[in-house]
Amino acid sequence: MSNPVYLALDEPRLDEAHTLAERAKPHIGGVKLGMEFFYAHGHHGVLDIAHLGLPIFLDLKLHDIPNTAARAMQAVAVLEPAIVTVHASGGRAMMEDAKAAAGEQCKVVAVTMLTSLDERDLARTGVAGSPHDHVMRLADLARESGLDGIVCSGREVAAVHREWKDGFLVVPGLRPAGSAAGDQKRIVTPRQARDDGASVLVIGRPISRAADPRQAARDIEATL
Ligand SMILES: O=C(O)c1cc(=O)[nH]c(=O)n1[C@@H]1O[C@H](COP(=O)(O)O)[C@@H](O)[C@H]1O
Repeated sequence: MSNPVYLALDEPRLDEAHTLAERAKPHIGGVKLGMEFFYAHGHHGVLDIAHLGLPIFLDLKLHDIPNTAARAMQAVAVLEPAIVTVHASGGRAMMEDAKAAAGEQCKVVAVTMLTSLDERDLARTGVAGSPHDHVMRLADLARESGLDGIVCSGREVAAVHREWKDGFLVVPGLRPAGSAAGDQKRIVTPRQARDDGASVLVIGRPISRAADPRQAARDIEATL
Protein backbone atom coordinates (compact mmCIF):
# COMPACT_ATOMS: atom_id res chain seq x y z
CA MET A 1 0.00 0.00 0.00
CA SER A 2 1.37 3.44 -0.87
CA ASN A 3 2.40 5.84 1.87
CA PRO A 4 -0.63 8.05 2.74
CA VAL A 5 1.45 10.84 4.31
CA TYR A 6 1.52 14.16 2.49
CA LEU A 7 4.09 16.50 3.99
CA ALA A 8 2.78 20.09 4.31
CA LEU A 9 5.54 22.35 2.98
CA ASP A 10 4.36 25.44 4.87
CA GLU A 11 7.57 27.26 4.20
CA PRO A 12 7.95 30.63 2.45
CA ARG A 13 11.54 29.92 1.30
CA LEU A 14 11.68 27.83 -1.85
CA ASP A 15 15.12 26.34 -1.25
CA GLU A 16 14.17 25.34 2.31
CA ALA A 17 10.93 23.74 1.09
CA HIS A 18 12.80 21.86 -1.62
CA THR A 19 15.44 20.59 0.82
CA LEU A 20 12.82 19.53 3.36
CA ALA A 21 10.86 17.55 0.77
CA GLU A 22 14.03 15.96 -0.56
CA ARG A 23 15.07 14.82 2.92
CA ALA A 24 11.67 13.40 3.84
CA LYS A 25 11.02 11.87 0.39
CA PRO A 26 11.77 8.21 1.25
CA HIS A 27 9.14 8.28 4.01
CA ILE A 28 6.26 10.29 2.49
CA GLY A 29 3.75 9.69 -0.30
CA GLY A 30 3.41 13.27 -1.54
CA VAL A 31 3.77 16.95 -0.68
CA LYS A 32 1.15 19.57 0.08
CA LEU A 33 1.73 23.14 -1.08
CA GLY A 34 -0.57 25.68 0.56
CA MET A 35 -1.19 29.39 0.52
CA GLU A 36 2.03 30.30 2.27
CA PHE A 37 4.07 28.62 -0.45
CA PHE A 38 1.84 29.40 -3.45
CA TYR A 39 1.44 33.11 -2.68
CA ALA A 40 5.21 33.41 -2.44
CA HIS A 41 6.28 31.24 -5.39
CA GLY A 42 3.26 30.57 -7.63
CA HIS A 43 3.53 28.29 -10.65
CA HIS A 44 7.31 28.51 -10.74
CA GLY A 45 7.57 27.18 -7.18
CA VAL A 46 5.14 24.32 -7.82
CA LEU A 47 7.09 23.25 -10.90
CA ASP A 48 10.32 23.34 -8.91
CA ILE A 49 8.90 21.02 -6.24
CA ALA A 50 7.28 18.80 -8.90
CA HIS A 51 10.79 17.94 -10.13
CA LEU A 52 11.16 15.79 -7.00
CA GLY A 53 8.69 13.38 -8.61
CA LEU A 54 6.21 13.26 -5.72
CA PRO A 55 2.46 13.82 -6.22
CA ILE A 56 1.49 17.45 -5.54
CA PHE A 57 -1.47 18.42 -3.37
CA LEU A 58 -2.30 22.06 -4.09
CA ASP A 59 -4.13 23.30 -1.02
CA LEU A 60 -5.54 26.63 -2.21
CA LYS A 61 -8.89 26.36 -0.41
CA LEU A 62 -10.79 28.09 -3.20
CA HIS A 63 -13.85 29.91 -1.87
CA ASP A 64 -15.50 32.48 -4.14
CA ILE A 65 -18.37 32.88 -6.59
CA PRO A 66 -18.61 29.90 -8.99
CA ASN A 67 -17.14 31.74 -12.00
CA THR A 68 -14.10 32.97 -10.08
CA ALA A 69 -13.43 29.66 -8.35
CA ALA A 70 -13.72 27.76 -11.65
CA ARG A 71 -11.35 30.13 -13.46
CA ALA A 72 -8.85 29.92 -10.61
CA MET A 73 -9.05 26.13 -10.84
CA GLN A 74 -8.48 26.33 -14.59
CA ALA A 75 -5.40 28.49 -13.99
CA VAL A 76 -3.79 25.89 -11.72
CA ALA A 77 -4.96 22.76 -13.60
CA VAL A 78 -2.05 23.23 -16.03
CA LEU A 79 0.26 22.32 -13.14
CA GLU A 80 -1.36 18.86 -13.07
CA PRO A 81 -1.80 18.65 -9.29
CA ALA A 82 -3.00 15.33 -7.87
CA ILE A 83 -5.35 17.05 -5.39
CA VAL A 84 -6.82 20.58 -5.03
CA THR A 85 -8.97 21.93 -2.18
CA VAL A 86 -12.06 24.16 -2.23
CA HIS A 87 -14.24 25.22 0.73
CA ALA A 88 -17.50 23.27 1.00
CA SER A 89 -19.19 26.39 2.39
CA GLY A 90 -18.74 27.96 -1.07
CA GLY A 91 -21.85 25.96 -1.99
CA ARG A 92 -22.95 23.45 -4.57
CA ALA A 93 -22.64 25.56 -7.74
CA MET A 94 -19.12 26.64 -6.81
CA MET A 95 -18.03 23.05 -6.12
CA GLU A 96 -19.62 21.73 -9.34
CA ASP A 97 -17.97 24.39 -11.47
CA ALA A 98 -14.59 23.99 -9.75
CA LYS A 99 -14.72 20.22 -10.29
CA ALA A 100 -15.60 20.68 -13.96
CA ALA A 101 -12.63 23.03 -14.40
CA ALA A 102 -10.10 20.66 -12.83
CA GLY A 103 -8.30 18.11 -15.01
CA GLU A 104 -9.63 14.55 -15.28
CA GLN A 105 -6.78 13.22 -13.15
CA CYS A 106 -7.13 15.80 -10.38
CA LYS A 107 -9.06 15.01 -7.21
CA VAL A 108 -11.06 17.97 -5.92
CA VAL A 109 -11.80 17.80 -2.20
CA ALA A 110 -13.83 20.16 -0.01
CA VAL A 111 -12.66 21.53 3.31
CA THR A 112 -15.54 21.06 5.76
CA MET A 113 -14.62 22.46 9.20
CA LEU A 114 -11.04 23.55 9.82
CA THR A 115 -9.21 21.40 12.37
CA SER A 116 -8.19 24.57 14.22
CA LEU A 117 -11.83 25.15 15.25
CA ASP A 118 -13.92 23.61 18.03
CA GLU A 119 -17.63 23.73 18.80
CA ARG A 120 -17.37 27.13 20.48
CA ASP A 121 -15.58 28.65 17.51
CA LEU A 122 -18.25 27.18 15.24
CA ALA A 123 -21.04 28.76 17.29
CA ARG A 124 -19.31 32.13 17.02
CA THR A 125 -19.48 31.87 13.22
CA GLY A 126 -23.24 31.47 13.54
CA VAL A 127 -23.41 27.70 13.09
CA ALA A 128 -25.27 25.90 15.88
CA GLY A 129 -24.61 22.23 16.64
CA SER A 130 -21.64 19.92 16.88
CA PRO A 131 -18.56 19.71 14.64
CA HIS A 132 -19.70 16.17 13.79
CA ASP A 133 -23.07 17.37 12.42
CA HIS A 134 -21.50 20.27 10.55
CA VAL A 135 -18.90 18.01 8.90
CA MET A 136 -21.51 15.40 7.96
CA ARG A 137 -23.76 18.04 6.41
CA LEU A 138 -20.95 19.53 4.33
CA ALA A 139 -19.68 16.07 3.35
CA ASP A 140 -23.15 15.30 1.94
CA LEU A 141 -23.11 18.57 0.02
CA ALA A 142 -19.64 17.90 -1.39
CA ARG A 143 -20.73 14.43 -2.48
CA GLU A 144 -23.90 15.74 -4.15
CA SER A 145 -21.73 18.31 -5.94
CA GLY A 146 -19.67 15.55 -7.55
CA LEU A 147 -16.45 16.10 -5.63
CA ASP A 148 -14.01 13.29 -4.96
CA GLY A 149 -13.97 13.72 -1.21
CA ILE A 150 -13.51 16.06 1.71
CA VAL A 151 -11.06 17.37 4.28
CA CYS A 152 -12.08 16.79 7.92
CA SER A 153 -10.45 16.09 11.25
CA GLY A 154 -9.65 12.63 12.53
CA ARG A 155 -12.50 12.99 14.99
CA GLU A 156 -15.07 12.78 12.18
CA VAL A 157 -13.36 10.65 9.56
CA ALA A 158 -14.76 7.30 10.77
CA ALA A 159 -18.35 8.58 10.50
CA VAL A 160 -17.75 10.08 7.06
CA HIS A 161 -16.07 6.86 5.89
CA ARG A 162 -19.08 4.80 7.01
CA GLU A 163 -21.41 6.91 4.85
CA TRP A 164 -19.10 7.58 1.89
CA LYS A 165 -17.15 4.36 1.38
CA ASP A 166 -15.29 5.42 -1.76
CA GLY A 167 -14.88 9.04 -0.68
CA PHE A 168 -11.34 10.39 -0.83
CA LEU A 169 -10.86 11.53 2.77
CA VAL A 170 -8.07 13.93 3.64
CA VAL A 171 -7.19 14.35 7.32
CA PRO A 172 -4.94 17.10 8.72
CA GLY A 173 -4.57 18.12 12.37
CA LEU A 174 -2.48 15.02 13.08
CA ARG A 175 -0.13 14.75 16.02
CA PRO A 176 1.98 11.75 16.99
CA ALA A 177 1.55 11.01 20.72
CA GLY A 178 3.30 13.63 22.82
CA SER A 179 3.80 16.28 20.12
CA ALA A 180 2.56 19.87 20.51
CA ALA A 181 -0.92 20.69 19.19
CA GLY A 182 -0.06 24.33 18.39
CA ASP A 183 -3.07 26.02 16.77
CA GLN A 184 -4.87 22.72 16.04
CA LYS A 185 -7.87 21.84 18.23
CA ARG A 186 -9.42 18.65 16.79
CA ILE A 187 -6.35 16.38 16.71
CA VAL A 188 -5.77 12.62 16.57
CA THR A 189 -2.66 10.50 15.89
CA PRO A 190 -1.76 9.57 12.31
CA ARG A 191 -2.40 5.90 13.10
CA GLN A 192 -5.87 6.61 14.46
CA ALA A 193 -6.84 8.58 11.36
CA ARG A 194 -5.51 5.81 9.13
CA ASP A 195 -7.44 3.13 11.02
CA ASP A 196 -10.60 5.23 10.80
CA GLY A 197 -10.51 5.41 7.00
CA ALA A 198 -8.39 8.42 6.00
CA SER A 199 -7.06 8.22 2.44
CA VAL A 200 -4.46 10.96 2.96
CA LEU A 201 -2.71 12.05 6.15
CA VAL A 202 -1.56 15.68 6.01
CA ILE A 203 1.35 16.32 8.38
CA GLY A 204 3.36 19.51 8.68
CA ARG A 205 5.13 20.72 11.80
CA PRO A 206 5.60 17.32 13.49
CA ILE A 207 7.97 16.62 10.57
CA SER A 208 9.10 20.02 9.32
CA ARG A 209 9.93 21.46 12.76
CA ALA A 210 11.58 18.29 14.06
CA ALA A 211 15.31 18.39 14.75
CA ASP A 212 15.66 15.62 12.14
CA PRO A 213 12.73 15.77 9.67
CA ARG A 214 13.73 12.60 7.86
CA GLN A 215 13.79 10.64 11.11
CA ALA A 216 10.46 12.16 12.19
CA ALA A 217 8.88 11.11 8.87
CA ARG A 218 10.38 7.64 9.26
CA ASP A 219 9.05 7.34 12.82
CA ILE A 220 5.54 8.31 11.71
CA GLU A 221 5.67 5.87 8.78
CA ALA A 222 6.62 3.11 11.23
CA THR A 223 3.46 3.70 13.27
CA LEU A 224 1.15 3.23 10.28
O1 LIG B 1 -6.77 21.85 3.95
C1 LIG B 1 -5.89 21.53 4.75
O2 LIG B 1 -4.91 20.90 4.37
C2 LIG B 1 -6.11 21.81 6.18
C3 LIG B 1 -7.42 21.81 6.60
C4 LIG B 1 -7.69 21.85 7.97
O3 LIG B 1 -8.85 21.78 8.40
N1 LIG B 1 -6.66 21.93 8.84
C5 LIG B 1 -5.35 22.00 8.43
O4 LIG B 1 -4.46 22.04 9.29
N2 LIG B 1 -5.06 22.00 7.08
C6 LIG B 1 -3.66 22.12 6.63
O5 LIG B 1 -2.90 21.03 7.12
C7 LIG B 1 -1.60 21.43 7.51
C8 LIG B 1 -1.42 21.06 8.97
O6 LIG B 1 -0.14 21.42 9.39
P1 LIG B 1 0.43 21.01 10.81
O7 LIG B 1 -0.55 21.48 11.84
O8 LIG B 1 1.75 21.75 10.87
O9 LIG B 1 0.59 19.50 10.79
C9 LIG B 1 -1.51 22.92 7.23
O10 LIG B 1 -0.85 23.07 6.00
C10 LIG B 1 -2.94 23.39 7.11
O11 LIG B 1 -3.08 24.42 6.16
